[in-house]
Amino acid sequence: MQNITGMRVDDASLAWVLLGKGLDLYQDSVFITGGDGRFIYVNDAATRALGYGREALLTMGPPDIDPSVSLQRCLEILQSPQGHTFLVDTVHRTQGGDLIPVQVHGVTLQMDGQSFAVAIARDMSESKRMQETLLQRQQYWRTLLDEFPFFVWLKDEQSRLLAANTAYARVARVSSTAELEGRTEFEFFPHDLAETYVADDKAVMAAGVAHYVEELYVDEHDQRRWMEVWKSPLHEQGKVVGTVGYSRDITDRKHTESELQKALAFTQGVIDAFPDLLFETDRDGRYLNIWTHNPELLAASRESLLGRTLKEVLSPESVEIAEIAYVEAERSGVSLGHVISVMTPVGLRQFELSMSQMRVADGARPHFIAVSRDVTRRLELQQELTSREREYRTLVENSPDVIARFDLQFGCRYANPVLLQALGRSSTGAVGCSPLALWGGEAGAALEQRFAEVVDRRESVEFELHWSDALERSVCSLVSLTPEVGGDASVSSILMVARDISELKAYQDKIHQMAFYDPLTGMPNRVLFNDRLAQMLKDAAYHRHQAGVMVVDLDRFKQINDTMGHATGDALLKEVAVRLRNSVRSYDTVARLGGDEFGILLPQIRAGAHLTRVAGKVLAAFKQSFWLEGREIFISCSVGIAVYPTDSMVSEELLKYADSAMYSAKRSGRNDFRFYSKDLTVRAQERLTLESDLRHALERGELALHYQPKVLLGSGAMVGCEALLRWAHPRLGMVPPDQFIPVAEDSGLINELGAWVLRESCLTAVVWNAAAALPRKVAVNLSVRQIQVPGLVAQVQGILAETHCQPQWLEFEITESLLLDEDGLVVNALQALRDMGVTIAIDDFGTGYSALSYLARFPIDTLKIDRSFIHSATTDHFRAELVRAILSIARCLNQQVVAEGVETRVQADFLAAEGCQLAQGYLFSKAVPREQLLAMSDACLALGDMPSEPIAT
Ligand SMILES: Nc1nc2c(ncn2[C@@H]2O[C@H](COP(=O)(O)O[C@H]3[C@@H](O)[C@H](n4cnc5c(=O)[nH]c(N)nc54)O[C@@H]3COP(=O)(O)O)[C@@H](O)[C@H]2O)c(=O)[nH]1
Repeated sequence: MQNITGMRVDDASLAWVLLGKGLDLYQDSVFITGGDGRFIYVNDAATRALGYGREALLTMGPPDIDPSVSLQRCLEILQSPQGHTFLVDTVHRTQGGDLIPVQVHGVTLQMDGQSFAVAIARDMSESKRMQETLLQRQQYWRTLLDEFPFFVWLKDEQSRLLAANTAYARVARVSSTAELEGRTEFEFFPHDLAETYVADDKAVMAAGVAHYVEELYVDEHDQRRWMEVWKSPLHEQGKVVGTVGYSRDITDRKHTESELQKALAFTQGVIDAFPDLLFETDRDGRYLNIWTHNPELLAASRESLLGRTLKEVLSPESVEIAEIAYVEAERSGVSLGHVISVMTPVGLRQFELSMSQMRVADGARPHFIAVSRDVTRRLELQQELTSREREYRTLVENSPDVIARFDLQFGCRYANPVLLQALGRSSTGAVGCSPLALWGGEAGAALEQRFAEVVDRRESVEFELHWSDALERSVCSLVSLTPEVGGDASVSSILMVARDISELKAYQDKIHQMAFYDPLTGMPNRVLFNDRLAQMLKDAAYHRHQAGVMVVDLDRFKQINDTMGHATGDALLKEVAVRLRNSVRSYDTVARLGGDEFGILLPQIRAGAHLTRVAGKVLAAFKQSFWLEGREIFISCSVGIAVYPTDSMVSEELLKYADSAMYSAKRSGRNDFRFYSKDLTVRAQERLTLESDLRHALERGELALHYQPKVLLGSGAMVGCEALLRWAHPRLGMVPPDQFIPVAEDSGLINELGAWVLRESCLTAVVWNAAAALPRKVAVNLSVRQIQVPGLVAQVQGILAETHCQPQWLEFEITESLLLDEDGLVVNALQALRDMGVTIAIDDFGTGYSALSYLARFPIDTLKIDRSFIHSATTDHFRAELVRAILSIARCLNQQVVAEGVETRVQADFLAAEGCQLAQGYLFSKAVPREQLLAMSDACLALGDMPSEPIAT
């Protein structure tokens, strides 16, 4: 038998005994299994562990104690070659049926053809228990860490993750914590954040102490959030081998902190900006805290107030009011609106007290926050406002104007007494009523429409309102509606102010009528005519129409006016206006431009020629006589026409052209119409030039007086002469007086010229009479315009005196029409001249509308029979009879007669035969210069030398 004990003993049995004893001391169970699969040896530890006696165990084999081993498997192991070792973790079943975890370490032996297996089974119960406990602990920790809301991790020196919890895995977006191991945070987080983390790790490891930081991280929703991080160095055997850290999300906290910070800053800001006094007191009124930026409003310094009570500081009245505030604040949490008086360093001030109760802590006595607002000024203003309000109310209620206020539903909120009275309402009777209800009808509807406009546009409006008051009187009011804007900038009401302008309106209408209408005829006047003319031209330009302008002037109206009086003249003008109006269409304008001049505007004419028909109608309107004051009057008119745009497109020009055309019609014999032609303008220009030249003619010495002798028909002796003006124009040559005297009359130059003529004539008369036996008269023509100017008599007196001319050497020739003056101006002037000794002759007698009665009334010395009578008296029986009649009248009135324009011997004979003493005409002499007159003054202009045929002029 092979020595299996390895001992140096000769006796194998002894060896086994020794070995057995030795193995009995062994703590682990030892089993030696024989080739048949049964134990041939077990030690004490095996019997203890399994609870079997040794004998019982030696009848058993491994399958009996190890449920995982079959006999076959056991035999297979036994058949293994010598030295085959095995290690197996299994369980052994004890006699009591318990299973004991064991680790079996064995070896096979082959000796003497026999197989053996030696197995040492170590009871692993304790080890297992410890391991399980450890595992369990580990599990606890794991669970704890995983459930931990913080991020927890371990990192090595290179900041590689050794371990981390689930929370960490979640933000790192890995499915298990195992995936984190060995990886760096660069793999899970943005680079900038990972860099910060690693830098922190290094700092912690270098410092060797724990570290707290606040860092950003990115959560699973990709949101950057704040975390607070604690990091500590990880030690192993006294060496720093990494870091351990945990962190938690503090975003919400940080947000809350920030909000809190903001809230605190806001609160501080509010307190800083708070203009009022802010107090914290207890229920006894003890000042616990005071905030203010206006310490001068405190009853005393802040420091001295703190700790004292209201009672110690304020007046008893104010304390009493404060006490009421405390009670209210206690009852309802807040008290508002009480006013207390406090004596401050800046005087007695009024404060509005607002108080709220503040719970400081459970069970503790409440504190109170009091806000004291200085309302001294406001109360003063309120008082001022109240008194102003009273003043305004007095004004409004006593205002002569209507003042009312309406709400946005147009209901009346207030109406002053004027309106109430006008509407016949009581103050309560108007409130709530709409304009329609108050004013009624069209006025009410118009007002409501305007109200709506005011509210919509938020703009004031002003308009005239016609309505009837409670007494049914027509009222015109100038209404002003103003939107009143409330605190929220929206329209809150409508203010109505209305002034009764009925009288003003009537006055305005009258003024308008006066300004634009002729008071006599009621027709538009020149102003309105011009306005309508301008409007007509605008319309015509827009519609590309032609339009006509007519000027109608009555022929010889002045004579009618003068002979029949102004009242008749006025009546005639009125009647003329009616006829003119009836001659044109309703939309044509007929206006009185002044005196006897009318204007007609004819819009929308198809052709200028159509105006011919209109002008014809106008002329035809005068065909029928006018019956005025029982007298039949015949009058015609002259019409001038200008056409837009043919003649001009300018209103002033058109009127001027129509006027020129009218004058052209007059010049052509009157009772006719003329269209404007460029020719007329040329003539008008010439006339203007003539007027301008005439102004300088006197000073340039271009004017001269010629004298035409008047002779005694019997002897041919020269007894007088007529001064006739001559103008030697430097360019035009001799301009006849017929052309320039009317210009001088129109321009007023006649007065200047007349004075010159008179002076010259007087000088001639003085020289002419110097050696004369009988007085020789120089006759001077006096135009209407000269007599109409006041001061003529004085002027004549002055010139007579100045030239030493005797009045009896001077005669004035006037035309018949002058005698028609009814004002007495002319007759007075003539009488004054006559009284002076100057004689008066009627020129061109027989051509005018002579009213013979005037001959007796006026101071007339001489009648000059117009040359037209003389010219045909010898051939026309009727004319001859007229001459005889004039001579007869003159004899009756003791007046001299001068025959004008005697050109033939036959005429002179006829006149002489009929008893005419004096004559003037080319038969005797043309008008000659003064020197010539003086030279021939003593000669008798012999009748025998006179030609029997008319002399060419
Ligand atoms: N207010 C003033 N009027 C004046 C003055 N000087 C002239 N006149 C008026 O101008 C009118 C034209 O005058 P005149 O061209 O000088 O013609 C006069 C005579 O030359 C002309 N005449 C005289 N005899 C004859 C004649 O036989 N045949 C004929 N064909 N003509 C003749 O008659 C004019 C004088 O007329 P009257 O004045 O009616 O006596 C003329 O009306 C003047 O009044 C002035 O200084 N102031």
